Amino acid sequence: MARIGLRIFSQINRPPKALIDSFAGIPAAYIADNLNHTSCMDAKIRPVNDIPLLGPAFTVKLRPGDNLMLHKALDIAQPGDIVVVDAQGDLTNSVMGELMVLWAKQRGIGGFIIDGAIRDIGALKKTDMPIYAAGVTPAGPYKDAPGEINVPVDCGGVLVHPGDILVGDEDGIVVINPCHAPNLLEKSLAKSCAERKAKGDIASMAWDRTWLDQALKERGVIIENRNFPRTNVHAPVKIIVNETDHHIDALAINISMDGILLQAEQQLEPDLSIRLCLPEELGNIDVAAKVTWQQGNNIGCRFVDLSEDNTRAIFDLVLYLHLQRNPG
Ligand SMILES: O=C([O-])CC(=O)C(=O)O
Ligand SMILES: [Mg+2]
Repeated sequence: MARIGLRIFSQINRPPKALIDSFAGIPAAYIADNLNHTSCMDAKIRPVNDIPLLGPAFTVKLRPGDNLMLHKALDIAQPGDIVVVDAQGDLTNSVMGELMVLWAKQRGIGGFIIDGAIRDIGALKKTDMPIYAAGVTPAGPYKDAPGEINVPVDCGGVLVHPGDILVGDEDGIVVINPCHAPNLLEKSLAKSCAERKAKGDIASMAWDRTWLDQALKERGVIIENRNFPRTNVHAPVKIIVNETDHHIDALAINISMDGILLQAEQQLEPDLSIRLCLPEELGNIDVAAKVTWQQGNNIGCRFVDLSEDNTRAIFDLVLYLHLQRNPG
C-alpha cells in the first residue's frame, strides 16, 4: 500500500479534449457567475503573464518550500495538463523557476497554478506559458519530500481534483467539475450573449436600471433627497390637502431646511401638493410642501415655494432645534 504523503498516482481521467476546448475564450468571470460564487480561486493567485489558461488539472501536493514532487510531476504530466500545486500558500521559499518552466515547455505542459511562491519572475513574465502564483521570492526550494502527485489538493481556497477543468485569465482561476461542464458551458455562452447585449444597451443609454431601486426598496433603503442636515423632532403636524378644512393628523419625525419627515396613517400620492401647519413648538409655521415618497406610515415631504419669511422661520427653527439638541 502506498504511503500517505509519499504517493504518486501517474494515471488520471482527463475530460474529452473537445469539452475542454469549448471553454476557450470564455471569460472566467462569466463561468464564475454560473457557479454561484463558488469554485473561484482566491485573489492572491495572480497571473504572472497575460496568457489565458485552459486545461485539465494535474495536481501536486508539496511540503511547503520543497519541490521534489513538483520536479517529478514535470516528468510525468501529459501535454496540455495544467500543473496545480498546493504548497499551502507558503511564500518563504519558491517552488518553481525558469529552468523548470523551460523543461515543462519542452514536455508540452499547458501551464501552472501555484499556491506558493515562484522565482526568476523576469523570465517567466516573458514566457508564452500561462503561469499563476501566490507570490515571488528569490529564496530557493528544498528537494526532500514528502509530497504527493494526483491527490485532491487545496489551491487558492478551492478543492481541485485531478482532471478538473481549469479556466484562467487576468481575473483569476475558476475550477470546473467535468460532470458540470456541459451545462456550465451552455450557461456561460448565454452569459456571453447577455453581456454583449448589455454593452449595446449601455452604449445607447437603454440599460435597464429598474431592478436597482426595486432591490433597494425590498431592503428597506430610504433615499434622502434633502441637501440639509435634519434634526429629529416629535410634534403633531396638520396636513391639509386641496385647501379644504379637512386635515390629516400627522407626526413630525425630523425636519431640515429642505423638508420634513412625517408619519401618518393615510396614503398620499408622490407629488401631491399639500400644506403643512406646524405647531407652536415648531414655530407655528404654515408652509406649502410636496409629498416626495411614502413607505408604510413614513411620508417624506419637500417644502415648496418658500417665501422669504418662511425660509427665515424654518432656518431659525432648524438652528434652534439643532443647538438645543447639540449644546456647546
Ligand atoms: O531551483 C529550482 O528548483 C527552481 C528554479 O529556480 C528553477 O527552476 O529555475
Ligand atoms: Mg532558477
